[in-house]
Amino acid sequence: MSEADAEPAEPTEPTPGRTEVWIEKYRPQRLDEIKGHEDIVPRLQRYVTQDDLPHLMFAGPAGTGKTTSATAIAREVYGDDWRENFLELNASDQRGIDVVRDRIKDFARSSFGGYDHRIIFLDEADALTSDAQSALRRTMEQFSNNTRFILSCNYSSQIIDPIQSRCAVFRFTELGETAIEAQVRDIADNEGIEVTDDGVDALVYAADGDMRKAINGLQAAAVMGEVVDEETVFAITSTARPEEVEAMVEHAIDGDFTAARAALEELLTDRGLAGGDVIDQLHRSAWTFDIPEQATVRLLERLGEADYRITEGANERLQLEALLASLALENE
Ligand SMILES: Nc1ncnc2c1ncn2[C@@H]1O[C@H](COP(=O)(O)OP(=O)(O)OP(=O)(O)O)[C@@H](O)[C@H]1O
Repeated sequence: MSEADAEPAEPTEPTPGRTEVWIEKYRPQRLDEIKGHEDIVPRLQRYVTQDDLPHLMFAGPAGTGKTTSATAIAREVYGDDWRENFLELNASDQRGIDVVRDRIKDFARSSFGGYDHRIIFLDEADALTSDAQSALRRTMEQFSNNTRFILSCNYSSQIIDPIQSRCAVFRFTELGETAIEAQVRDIADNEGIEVTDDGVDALVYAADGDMRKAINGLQAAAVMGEVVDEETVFAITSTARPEEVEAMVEHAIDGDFTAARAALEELLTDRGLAGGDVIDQLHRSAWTFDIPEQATVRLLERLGEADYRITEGANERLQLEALLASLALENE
């Protein structure tokens, strides 16, 4: 293999404008098109059919369908008029909560199409300070006769109780393998792309419950060649194969620090993973490694420490090497 061949593939983001971005092209338009969330979707459908929408809060990780569910509700309630009756705002708007509140007020005061309520979707509501949330709560009350709020956040615990108690809270979990596989296969069929079974598995693994990641991975991999297989997916998504991560840990546990360090080097340099990605993958796969339970427990303990230190700004490579070193030392 020439040196140029050994270069890791640059992750390619689909370019909006040139080709349609598949996460938008295939965003479900109706609630019944949403994959997974079998516990949530029927309850949302009931609100729509009974024409009785409360304020809602969608809490959960990125790319799991919170925004999609909100827009699907709006499409079902307002049909073709949905855009005029649905205001999407980002709570972390750099210009501050006052701008957000002014936009809410303007929208709530106007009316379109004679509907009883209009929907305000507030993304990243957990980015608001407690004071800003208190102000938001008052705004919600002020306009509750003609607006319904859908708040989206990663962690509902970051939202003050008076807002939570005014909302029906829905917890969106990471999407399961079946949901992601189904969507990936649907899109591939529709685009006429051949995806191997190991390619689908790799997309599911790399996505880690995030449908946006899976679809972007598929689109980026499809640009690379005729067939989307495991190799392309791992390269394009900067994801290590689970076996590679496991081998690194096994070297350390066997006391072969040099081999473990070389494996880490390969992940960081050749595969292009960030230190945080290595930690995430180790954490995700630790229980599937074929190593003694005691070793898994120690690994998890050290991962927690390394993760904390990296979050606090410590050097990623040093923390990962220290983690491997401490596992290797146990063997002495
Ligand atoms: N459950 C799902 N079924 C089908 N497609 C989905 C689902 N969840 C997400 N998607 C796809 O992923 C894209 C991103 O999802 P969405 O915008 O709803 O994520 P989100 O949960 O609001 O994330 P964030 O917290 O980052 O805003 C959608 O455009 C859609 O194509």
